[in-house]
Amino acid sequence: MRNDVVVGPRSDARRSRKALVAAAGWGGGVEGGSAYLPFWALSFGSGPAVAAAFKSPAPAGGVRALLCRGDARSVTSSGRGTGPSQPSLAMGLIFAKLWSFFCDQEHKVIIVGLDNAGKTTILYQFLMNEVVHTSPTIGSNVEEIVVKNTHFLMWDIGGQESLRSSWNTYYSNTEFIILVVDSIDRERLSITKEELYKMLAHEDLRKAAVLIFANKQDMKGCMTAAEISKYLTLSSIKDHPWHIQSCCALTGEG
Ligand SMILES: Nc1nc2c(ncn2[C@@H]2O[C@H](COP(=O)(O)OP(=O)(O)OP(=O)(O)O)[C@@H](O)[C@H]2O)c(=O)[nH]1
Ligand SMILES: [Mg+2]
Repeated sequence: MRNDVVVGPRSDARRSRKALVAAAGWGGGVEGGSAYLPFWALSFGSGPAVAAAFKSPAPAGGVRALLCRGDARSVTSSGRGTGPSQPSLAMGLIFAKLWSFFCDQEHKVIIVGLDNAGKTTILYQFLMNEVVHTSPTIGSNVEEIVVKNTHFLMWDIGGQESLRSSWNTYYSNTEFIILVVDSIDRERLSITKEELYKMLAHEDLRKAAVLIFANKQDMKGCMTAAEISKYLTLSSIKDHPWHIQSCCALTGEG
């Protein structure tokens, strides 16, 4: 276990680092499968852009995305002032526009769950393949992940009771909800359930897909993903794509 990064507490949301990471380092997977399968792209069928972004995760993806942005801008500026009568330049401009459009896509992800569930640990495991020392998140952490040309803005929101009433301030434009469950915390699963259904009923999240992480699978006596799924009555959720995945944030498994 590497413990050289310390995270939180943070008093406010801020973009602390522009991380370029490979999804291959930490993605959910098809259970029993050996290939890393990017969690939301495959689980939710959330559209070709997202699916394509995750299909062949590679470290170069994020870097390429940034290069791609730079290219788009330079093509655009070199065409400026030349007028549309030159077909090759006009085509260049159109191409640049399309290029930058696809490069600039950003998808908002919120990571929610009760305090101590492992949200911050998961976020940084995903970003850096590392286990970080955490303390309870006050407010939120936000990180950007770029995979190929697709940007994911990941909001890790503090889960303490006093903070839960403000979760809804993060909901607008959210496309993906990651709900992290502490699989050993049987006593509070009912609270998680309550929070889940409250979220799903929220207008701003009506189109959001949900990924549930049954975290802390390394703990003896933990609930399985199937148990959690049953308790949360996930099969009754018809109006949101959802997927449950068991994982262990400490090892990055799952
Ligand atoms: N055994 C075990 N411990 C974990 C795992 N994931 C996280 N933890 C530990 O659980 C504790 C809480 O983790 P955090 O990531 O800070 O939890 P959080 O959900 O962000 O909590 P809040 O910020 O208070 O909402 C830390 O001590 C982590 O090291 C896991 O998979 N297994
Ligand atoms: Mg946290």
